[in-house]
Amino acid sequence: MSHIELRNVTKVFGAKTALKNLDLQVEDGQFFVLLGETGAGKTTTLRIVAGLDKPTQGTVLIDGVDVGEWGAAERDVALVLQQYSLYPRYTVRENLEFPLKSKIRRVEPSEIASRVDRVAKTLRIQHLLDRKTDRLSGGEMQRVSIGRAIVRKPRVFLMDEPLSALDAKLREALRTELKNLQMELGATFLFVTHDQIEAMSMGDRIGVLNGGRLVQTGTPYEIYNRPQNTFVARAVGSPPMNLLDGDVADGQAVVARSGTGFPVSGRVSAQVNGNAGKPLIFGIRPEDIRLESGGPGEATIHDIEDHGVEKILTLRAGETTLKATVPARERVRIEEVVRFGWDADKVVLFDRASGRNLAVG
Ligand SMILES: Nc1ncnc2c1ncn2[C@@H]1O[C@H](COP(=O)(O)OP(=O)(O)OP(=O)(O)O)[C@@H](O)[C@H]1O
Repeated sequence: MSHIELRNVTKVFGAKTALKNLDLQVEDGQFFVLLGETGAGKTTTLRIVAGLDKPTQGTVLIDGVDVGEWGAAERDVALVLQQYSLYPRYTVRENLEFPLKSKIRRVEPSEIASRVDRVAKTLRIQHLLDRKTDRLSGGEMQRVSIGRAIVRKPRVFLMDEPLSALDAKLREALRTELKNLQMELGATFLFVTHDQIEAMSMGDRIGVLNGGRLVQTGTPYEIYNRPQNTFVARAVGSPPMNLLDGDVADGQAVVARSGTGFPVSGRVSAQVNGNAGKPLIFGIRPEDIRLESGGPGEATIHDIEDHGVEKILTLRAGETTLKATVPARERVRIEEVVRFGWDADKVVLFDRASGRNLAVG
């Protein structure tokens, strides 16, 4: 299929810089997810790749060719949006046929029929082919929208939060379907979302966008386990990584400061060479904290969320709050004082001034 590359792309709208020096590569057959909060620049990126907007500066290449002067139709990309863009008075079949009936494409009627049938089968909407699209459920409509994109066999699929209008169950089902579909087609997907679970579960690679800048690109594993800075550490994980103020003491060891009211004095065997005296942030994921008598931390249980398979505890010590995900079998109660510990190699250290991960440099 296709390869997408953005080189040093900046987009300015009046006084607002929506994208700043964006470098991005989506490999052939890759499911690339751009993750960012509202206003981060996700839609702007897609519109620039689709040819609906021009970058203020920078280059867009598809299969190594600069497509800056190409219109949207010439780029041969399909854009699937959160809102379904279907023709309501037409049947599902007519909606699927429509992109193939344009004069430019000149697809033979027999070819149209076979492509529509194949797509309907893939998306399991054969039984809906003769139904008007205004009589479909949200999930069915979104399947048809995706079908309209697939039927054209575009070079690239651009997806702008296509699942976010659906209810949680359907979203989960379509997540799996969409990922399977992409693998089956061997298609190149650039998918944008603000939903970290979508990003982690679907992406071969994730790009984390913050205020128009790409802060980190990596596999879901890298983004989760080796966040380059505190922004990325907070962007994935539910609850997100705990970030506590800490300091370097005794050369290699780090002591989380008790000055914030958290009586933690655990040593961390991470490399802190050259960082003695530097204010740090001590990052630990909720699932890496365990309750243990004699552990270095002490806190009061402020809240318990029972998720069936596990419990999420809110721990408080002084002014510091910490989340811990513990097995459901842990018997705990609110207001109880507990001791806890963690594996030293699970701790991520950040420079407090810049927010950068010290291990990443
Ligand atoms: N046509 C425009 N004119 C002016 N400002 C714009 C325009 N389009 C986008 N912006 C601004 O650029 C920034 C990025 O917008 P964009 O729509 O790309 O964000 P997003 O990450 O897709 O957000 P959301 O998740 O809310 O859709 C925002 O601050 C937005 O207000």
